[in-house]
Amino acid sequence: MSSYAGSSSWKSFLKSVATFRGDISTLTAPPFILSPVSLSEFSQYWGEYPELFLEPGFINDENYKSHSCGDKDIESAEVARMLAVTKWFIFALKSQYTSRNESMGSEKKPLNPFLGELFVGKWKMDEKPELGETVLLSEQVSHHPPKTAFTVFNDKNNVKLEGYSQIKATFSKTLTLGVRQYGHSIFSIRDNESYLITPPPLHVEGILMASPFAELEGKSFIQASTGMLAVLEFSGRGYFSGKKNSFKARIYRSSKDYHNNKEPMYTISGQWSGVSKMIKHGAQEPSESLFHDATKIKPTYLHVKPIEEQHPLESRKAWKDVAKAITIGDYKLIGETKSVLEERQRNMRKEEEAKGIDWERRWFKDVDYSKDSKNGKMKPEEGDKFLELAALLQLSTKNVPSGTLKATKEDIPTADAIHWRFQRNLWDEEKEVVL
Ligand SMILES: CCC(=O)OC[C@H](C)CC[C@H]1O[C@H]2C[C@H]3[C@@H]4CC=C5C[C@@H](O)CC[C@]5(C)[C@H]4CC[C@]3(C)[C@H]2[C@@H]1C
Repeated sequence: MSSYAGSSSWKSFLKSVATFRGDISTLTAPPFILSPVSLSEFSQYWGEYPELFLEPGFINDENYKSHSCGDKDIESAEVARMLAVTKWFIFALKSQYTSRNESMGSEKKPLNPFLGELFVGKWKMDEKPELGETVLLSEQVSHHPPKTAFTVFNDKNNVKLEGYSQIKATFSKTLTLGVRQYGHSIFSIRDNESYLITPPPLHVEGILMASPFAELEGKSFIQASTGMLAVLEFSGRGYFSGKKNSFKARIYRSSKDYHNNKEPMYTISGQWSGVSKMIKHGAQEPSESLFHDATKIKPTYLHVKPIEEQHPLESRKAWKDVAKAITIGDYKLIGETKSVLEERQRNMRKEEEAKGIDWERRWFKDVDYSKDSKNGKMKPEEGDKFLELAALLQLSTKNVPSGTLKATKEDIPTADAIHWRFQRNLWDEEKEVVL
């Protein structure tokens, strides 16, 4: 129970939440629950374990037995890479959903990125030059509703992650915030193996006690171009094991095996924020081995250049005054500094409207995957990875909650199918923003 729980500002905030329906970014929360960090920075969580991010790219037919996650009879390099991608994903979950608790004591309300907001940086890994530099680019490609496009790439080893993220959130009667994620990402190793990743639903508990924390629920899929599929199921306290941050991951030889309820190759279970064990099925006697231990590897934090060297669109420069006001908890100053930024944004949108133009996205484009649309947007290229992997998984390609399978309740036939895609040439031609 946080000491703020009894404060009048928190009580009036809770009252405003109780009757609230709509875009949570418009809710004004008291200073102590506000984060000085923008949501555009959350893309960095995908890359905080660079060695795990790069490991799948180093696994080949010669060395895969030393990347077996404890399965001494592991059958192939493809299987070893599937396990390595799953392991990296689980570590990324820890960064994504527990970082604020670790750094600020509880989940906080992030700053709502403005259209065109950029957040860039790199993981340098100087002590291991063979890893090379891993780059993060994040761009707020939509403000209403908020959508963040991102890419994490390592040119030296030709490994990259490209995706985008959006949420829809609603408060329950018990003031738990239910969050559905939209969007997906694609992890690629060179140009011959890729993985479609869908983020899980979550909810934020503890708002009543003014000490909020995120808990995952539902499912995430990792569909490999090799055909293998990882299905991760999440639960909080009291479901699988009574422990928080619990999960069960089943690795199937194919999505057909999953859809037909066949036995998986492996079952991994434990806590995504702690330790998990792996059981191999099908052998004479199922063998159990340690799969991951999040306490054993520390995150590597992104290198972000000093604010004075940043471009005006870069998040920490643009939000500097607001972040300072939040840090000192000056409610009036927060309001004043926020409205300066919001006023500037409103004027820019008005000017664009007057000229009949749209804000030009910098490094990402919205690609329209629906068959018969005539809206002039880019269409997917021949051999588009998303279509190939979504077909393997039988995933809906529409703008529906992440992980919605085709022809299920949430696969709304009339929904759009527009997804944000990184355009590497636009980054290569970038003249102003540097890492
Ligand atoms: C708006 C009501 C309010 O202020 O409630 C106060 C509480 C702090 C709870 C609301 C905020 O909790 C934050 C947790 C955020 C998610 C954390 C991690 C991720 C993963 C990342 O890959 C994509 C973004 C996502 C889903 C964050 C989305 C925004 C969340 C839910 C914040 C809530 C506003």
